Amino acid sequence: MLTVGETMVLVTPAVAEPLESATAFHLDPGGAESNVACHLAALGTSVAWASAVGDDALGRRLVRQITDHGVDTAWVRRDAAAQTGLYVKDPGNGVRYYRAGSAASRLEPSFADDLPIADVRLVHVSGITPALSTSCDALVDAILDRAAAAGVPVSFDVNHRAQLWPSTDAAAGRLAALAARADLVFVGLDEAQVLWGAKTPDDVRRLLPDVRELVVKDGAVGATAYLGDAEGVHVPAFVVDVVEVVGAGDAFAAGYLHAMLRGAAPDERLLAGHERAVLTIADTADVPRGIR
Ligand SMILES: O=C(O)C(=O)C[C@H](O)[C@H](O)CO
Repeated sequence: MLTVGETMVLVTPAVAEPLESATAFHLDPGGAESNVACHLAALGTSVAWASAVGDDALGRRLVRQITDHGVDTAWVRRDAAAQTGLYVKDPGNGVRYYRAGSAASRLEPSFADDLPIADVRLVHVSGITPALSTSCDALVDAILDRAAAAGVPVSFDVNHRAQLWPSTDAAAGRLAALAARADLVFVGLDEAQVLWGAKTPDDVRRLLPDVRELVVKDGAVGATAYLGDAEGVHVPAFVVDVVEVVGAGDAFAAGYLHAMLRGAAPDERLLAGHERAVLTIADTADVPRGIR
């Protein structure tokens, strides 16, 4: 498998307490697509993550950390003219990005030419990349074009990050267009509501009728998978104590994709997604440190 997208250095208070008063911090990699890759590698699926980082200590650190998770980082570009992006978690108060002009945001469509798209079973991208810059927006199209030409399926996680878009309307149109081009789409019911006014998983199915495989996640309620013309299959989420949920969607996607690539039935795919997501919910890091 191949995942493509920006990863930043993630600063997290060592215990889940407000940033303003925290005294100890972790520096971990944080990026939706590399999060998916780290979980996939932990599960035993062979996976590469492609992106760009600054030719700086933080960039080298995060690439090493992702490599240590078992992910192939051979397609990560070092950009000497830009910095590695940064993002900070403030438990209870959301996240803050320091990523404008980052190395990854300077990736161009030609980057797709260098990627081993024709050699993998699945390419995974997300709706964060088109929001980073016009060149990254074009890069997503180039990846989809190359995958289509090679007959390689694409999985797309909508991952609506409102802070990165000029308006909800701009995000809604672009993310729907990209979802329509993918073979497998992950979307949260909350984001589908904000973007497209969907109120139920079936509403989302009606909005994206041509997507071959659609997975609608509804947080602590559960997730529903629609395959082809079949009715939706729903599997409830596990009841767990929540420490911090950022990264849970990526963990879910990895569990689901790992099961799908092994030919598991839809309910088993969803169960595998939930099993993976709970690992992240119980931890402040995007990808729990030391998971294997
Ligand atoms: O929000 C982003 O752009 C990130 O990639 C940071 C986090 O890792 C991501 O949101 C988790 O899904």
